[in-house]
Amino acid sequence: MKLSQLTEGVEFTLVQGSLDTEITDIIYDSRKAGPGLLFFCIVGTQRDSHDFAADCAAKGISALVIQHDIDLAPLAGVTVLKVENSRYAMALMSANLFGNPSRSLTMIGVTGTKGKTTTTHMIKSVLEAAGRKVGLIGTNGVSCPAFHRDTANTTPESYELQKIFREFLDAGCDTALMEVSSQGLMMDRVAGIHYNIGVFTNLSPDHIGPGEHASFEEYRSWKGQLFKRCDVGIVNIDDPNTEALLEGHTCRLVTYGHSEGADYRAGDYELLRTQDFLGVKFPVTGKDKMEVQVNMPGAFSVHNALAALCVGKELGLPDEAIHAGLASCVVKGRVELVPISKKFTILLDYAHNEVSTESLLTTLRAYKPNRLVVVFGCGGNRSKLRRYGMGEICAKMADFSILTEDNNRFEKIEDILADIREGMNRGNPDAPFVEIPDRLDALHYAVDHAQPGDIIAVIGKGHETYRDRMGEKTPFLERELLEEYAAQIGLE
Ligand SMILES: CC(=O)N[C@H]1[C@@H](OP(=O)(O)OP(=O)(O)OC[C@H]2O[C@@H](n3ccc(=O)[nH]c3=O)[C@H](O)[C@@H]2O)O[C@H](CO)[C@@H](O)[C@@H]1O[C@H](C)C(=O)N[C@@H](C)C(=O)N[C@H](CCC(=O)O)C(=O)O
Ligand SMILES: Nc1ncnc2c1ncn2[C@@H]1O[C@H](COP(=O)(O)OP(=O)(O)OP(=O)(O)O)[C@@H](O)[C@H]1O
Repeated sequence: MKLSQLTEGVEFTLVQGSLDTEITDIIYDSRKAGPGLLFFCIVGTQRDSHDFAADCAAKGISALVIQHDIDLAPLAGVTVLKVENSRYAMALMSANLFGNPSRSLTMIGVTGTKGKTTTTHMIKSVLEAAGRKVGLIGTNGVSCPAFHRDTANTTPESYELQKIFREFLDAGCDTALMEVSSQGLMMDRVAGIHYNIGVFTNLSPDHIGPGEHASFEEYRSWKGQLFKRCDVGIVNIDDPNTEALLEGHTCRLVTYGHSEGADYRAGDYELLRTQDFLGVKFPVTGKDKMEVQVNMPGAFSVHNALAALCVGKELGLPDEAIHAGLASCVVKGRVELVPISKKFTILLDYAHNEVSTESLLTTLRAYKPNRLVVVFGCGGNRSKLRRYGMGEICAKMADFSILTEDNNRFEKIEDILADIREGMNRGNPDAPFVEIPDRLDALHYAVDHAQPGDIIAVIGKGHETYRDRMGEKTPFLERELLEEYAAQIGLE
């Protein structure tokens, strides 16, 4: 494709070279440089890849996009364009490269601090029950009827995203359903995409720190950007931040929640528990009257299910599909039961911060277990606030805690555990707990010491398939490890 076609709709200055330059692909990592390619120089959080421009030229790159001036002397024969923001330009030019695939798909974006993954899976389940072909992008990877693969980011870089949309279309999908993170919005990964439907789950402090967001207000305002890029905004009316987040929105709003005035309003929910099953049932009033059953537990499942129900309604799907989708949705690592014993319930959940831990433990407590036991750790090289917060919540809310590793990355486990202990001390200095640094030993301990009627929540890793120690990721599939251990000890 000629550079002139790639730049359609993009504001730029031609610094040198020609727009007739033929481009075969776009890259944003200089290590992949070669002839025929267009490299985007990006000012990142760690590196400024304008520093690699000369290296790319030496490897025969055909064109470069820059956002600030650089030394042109080593760039003879390379076409150079200057834009105001490389990441923004990369999003638009990637869309052009792949033929603007999002314009041919029903686009649904879900944002919020918690519930994005679960809600997207519920929406997918509803849409598929209605016969729609859905491509899904989020923390659990990219999937569609033709393939599944992992992603580095919840919301991938714009180039990857546009490529995925093209793959979805080629695989016969009619809908792209995706988690839209605040970083995805802030870093222009989703620039140029217009959504038919945007969904807001909830908001609480998270992702605030170096390289992420400067403040809660900034975080909130980025999430709110989705509602300036969609036709219909489906929003949680119960969240105290909804009004501020929607400031300047341009979409039509549909509200859901427990509050009076919600377009789709949930009444009191009933907890459902059988062996290997935790769920909820609740009535819906407002724009419609329905009785809904969801095969995921607790208060937050009511909100997530309501959001999925609203999407189904907005797309005009039949009620049968909404019922069937919500009753059969399973999300890997999100309140995922591992049925290894008739005596107790053990489940995996991705809760890895204070808010989701509190929300999960509140939910599980409502099922009145004999004891509520939690197995958890916290990631290394990530916000320390999570350690204090999770420690505090578990000390206050669990009957017993088993402290262990999460992804240590480059930090010492003893240091992470010490921070968690400090948090536990703040929450309840008398809270009973043990420390078992090796997570596999911790899982075995939890099973060995389980009492009849216990609910054991193994949290933090959810769907992850590895543990990261010193940057080395080794396989760690909690579901399989628990099943293997149960078989090994002949658990009934
Ligand atoms: C802080 C952050 O968001 N960083 C993201 C960002 O990287 P960056 O800007 O820091 O990149 P950098 O290391 O400074 O490098 C700048 C540029 O130099 C290039 N480079 C670098 C080295 C080299 O030799 N040659 C070269 O060309 C890099 O390819 C890059 O284009 O752009 C990268 C490419 O898109 C992302 O993968 C990366 O996500 C990192 C891994 C990350 O952890 N991000 C988190 C904070 C995040 O985005 N999370 C959200 C959601 C979480 C949730 O709520 O679920 C997400 O959407 O994943
Ligand atoms: N609506 C909700 N409100 C609060 N907590 C929730 C909600 N939905 C799910 N959770 C809890 O938060 C955890 C994370 O949920 P989920 O993965 O769906 O959210 P997410 O927004 O994708 O999170 P993350 O950004 O951390 O990947 C769940 O395992 C559950 O414990």
